[in-house]
Amino acid sequence: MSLHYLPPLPLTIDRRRAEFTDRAFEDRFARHCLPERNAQLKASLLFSAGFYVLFGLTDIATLGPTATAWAMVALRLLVALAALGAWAAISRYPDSVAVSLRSTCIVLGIGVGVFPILCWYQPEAMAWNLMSHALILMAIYVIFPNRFIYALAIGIGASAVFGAMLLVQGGLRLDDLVALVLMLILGNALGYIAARRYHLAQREQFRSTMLLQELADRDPLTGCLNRRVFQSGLLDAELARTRRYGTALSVILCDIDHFKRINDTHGHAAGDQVLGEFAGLLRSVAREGIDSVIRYGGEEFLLVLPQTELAGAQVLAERIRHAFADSATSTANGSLVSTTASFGVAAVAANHSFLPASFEALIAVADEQLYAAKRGGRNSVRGTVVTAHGCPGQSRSMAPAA
Ligand SMILES: Nc1nc2c(ncn2[C@@H]2O[C@H](COP(=O)(O)OP(=O)(O)OP(=O)(O)O)[C@@H](O)[C@H]2O)c(=O)[nH]1
Repeated sequence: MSLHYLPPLPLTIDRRRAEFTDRAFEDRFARHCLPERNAQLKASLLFSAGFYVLFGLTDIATLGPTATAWAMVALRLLVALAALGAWAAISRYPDSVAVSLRSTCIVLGIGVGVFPILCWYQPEAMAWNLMSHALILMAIYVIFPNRFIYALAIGIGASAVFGAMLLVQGGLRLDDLVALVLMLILGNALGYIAARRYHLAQREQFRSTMLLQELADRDPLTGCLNRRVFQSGLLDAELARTRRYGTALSVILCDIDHFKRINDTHGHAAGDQVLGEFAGLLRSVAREGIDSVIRYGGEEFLLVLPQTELAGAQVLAERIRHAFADSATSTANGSLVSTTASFGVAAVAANHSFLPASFEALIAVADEQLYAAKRGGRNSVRGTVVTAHGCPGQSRSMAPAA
């Protein structure tokens, strides 16, 4: 067993891509930011749609009701419709990061594709077009929330298409051409700096928040969740899920036997080591992202096992009991410490007709089972299904190990 109790958070940021190096952690960050991101995006989309329609009116006003003017209006309406479509998609799937990102990229793609065509029809307005392109770059890099690398690709792509259009159109003097290239490079460079800084700052802030949360929620000695989890409402939410879907739920309350003796005989530091080893064992059997391991008291731990029936929880408790009884901790002072643990299991059956009123009530049942295991000689597992008639319901017990 390892003494590595606290799995480190994957906090490294790839500064070139301005994203967390770990894909799963980046996804977690993206999900965390999604509500705010979508609110910003929806505002940007509505603004863009309105803006494009308004400019369509100015096309008619300046060019008159010509075929060219109507063609330009049609193109602007296409962008506005794309923006409204994206707005509808985000409203319909507010929990999807993929929909949010794709919508951003599609609308920006259509917008920067249409823009050079509009400019093509107005060669005399080159200075205005260049200014509009600078504003579009600002929208791509800063206003529309996006992945940094996507914003970069769209920004550079938009400038390349715009520059190519002006070259094909011709009529540029050499000094115009130099100024144009410099402006396009400058626009993208400033956008790059601003967007990268923003993306990095957002992630650094998230990293600090996660680190603080980790420090607040985890017991530093064992790396398990601490009792703050009871205030977070997470466990009651688990119970509510069990109620809603009629699934099973089990908890195992475990306590190291005669732990005081270990402290008294081998010292407090050795006791700490045994605690760490036991916690490591519990965490190693827990299903990642499903089960929770909580340090409930001094040498008492709680395992929360969603979608697990009594039989499964008891088998797991037995497995832990055996593994712990068979292991020994080699302490810093050179001695080998070996001990056992007792387990109390309380379970809510699938399609249950009764649920305890609160998570604490479920733990109270497990506590009674643990007490029974201690009274019965320790190093054993006792369990019951929670029933309306209280505890013990269909009590089942396993004999203490010889
Ligand atoms: N080393 C260490 N000891 C702790 C820690 N927290 C609590 N303890 C000790 O754990 C011991 C618990 O003792 P008891 O409650 O009497 O339980 P026990 O000796 O395990 O006896 P049973 O549970 O009845 O088998 C106490 O001596 C506490 O001081 C800790 O973080 N580190």
